[in-house]
Amino acid sequence: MAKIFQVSARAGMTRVVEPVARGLLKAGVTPNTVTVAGTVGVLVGALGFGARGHLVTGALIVTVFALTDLLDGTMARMSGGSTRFGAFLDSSMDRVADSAVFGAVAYWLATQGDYPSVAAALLCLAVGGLVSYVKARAEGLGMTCNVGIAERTERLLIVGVGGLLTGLGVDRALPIALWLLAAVSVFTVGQRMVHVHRQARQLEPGGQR
Ligand SMILES: CCCCCCCC/C=C\CCCCCCCC(=O)OC[C@H](COP(=O)(O)OP(=O)(O)OC[C@H]1O[C@@H](n2ccc(N)nc2=O)[C@H](O)[C@@H]1O)OC(=O)CCCCCCC/C=C\CCCCCCCC
Ligand SMILES: O=P([O-])([O-])O[C@@H]1[C@@H](O)[C@H](O)[C@@H](O)[C@H](O)[C@@H]1O
Ligand SMILES: [Mg+2]
Ligand SMILES: [Mg+2]
Repeated sequence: MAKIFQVSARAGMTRVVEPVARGLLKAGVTPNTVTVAGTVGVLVGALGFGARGHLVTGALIVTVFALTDLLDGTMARMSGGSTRFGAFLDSSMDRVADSAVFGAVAYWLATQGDYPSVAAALLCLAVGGLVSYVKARAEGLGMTCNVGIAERTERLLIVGVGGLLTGLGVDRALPIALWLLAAVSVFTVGQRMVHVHRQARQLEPGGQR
């Protein structure tokens, strides 16, 4: 379900992203520059606006710059220049951006005295990082881990919708979104563990351990 959403959303975005990618390449901009600039933009939106309680502006800025995560890979593929360092930089910068988003949300909730929701935001930060780590570790060991109901796009959408609604006056939307996200993130870690366990058993000499 999450995969179907991502694949169709990506296909829809392609029409917008490809002409922008072509223009940037023509202007001599590299995919790595876009990766870093997109992360700086997310930091500004999250820390400069979201953390200070400007949730709607923060969410909009974060959305625009988070979407450059589609642009960098598209540029790399178009120019035939996908690189190992680019892939490493892309994933590493995603962790920086995610930390800024959830750190900003936790900070703002702390300024409001809503400590249970601060705990939820910190849980999302920690478990979201674990979701990505499990995949990166599995891939580093030569396996695949392309599964789970709450991959990065879904995680950002859930916190984004919660932040946007709370910014528009629906007070409990962000806390509810955070607890929901913490739950689906834990579930995703479980899905990935099971998936990797199955593959690892097949790969061990003699199989089935
Ligand atoms: C405003 C509040 C939100 C409410 C409404 C939300 C509206 C949002 C509008 C549209 C959302 C549409 C969703 C988009 C779906 C995209 C689906 C998808 O496929 O996503 C995957 C992408 C890309 O991931 P990845 O980086 O893995 O792929 P790449 O194509 O880049 O390929 C990687 C390979 O490319 C090579 N490479 C890469 C870089 C490089 N420099 N060199 C290279 O060689 C290399 O081979 C790599 O391996 O993921 C995304 O696009 C992320 C999507 C983020 C979705 C944003 C939605 C955000 C919503 C809200 C966030 C707000 C939070 C604010 C919180 C409150 C305030 C603090
Ligand atoms: O693992 P996850 O966070 O759900 O999803 C994401 C991967 O699908 C993506 O390829 C990578 O660039 C991101 O950094 C992130 O790891
Ligand atoms: Mg990317
Ligand atoms: Mg990425």
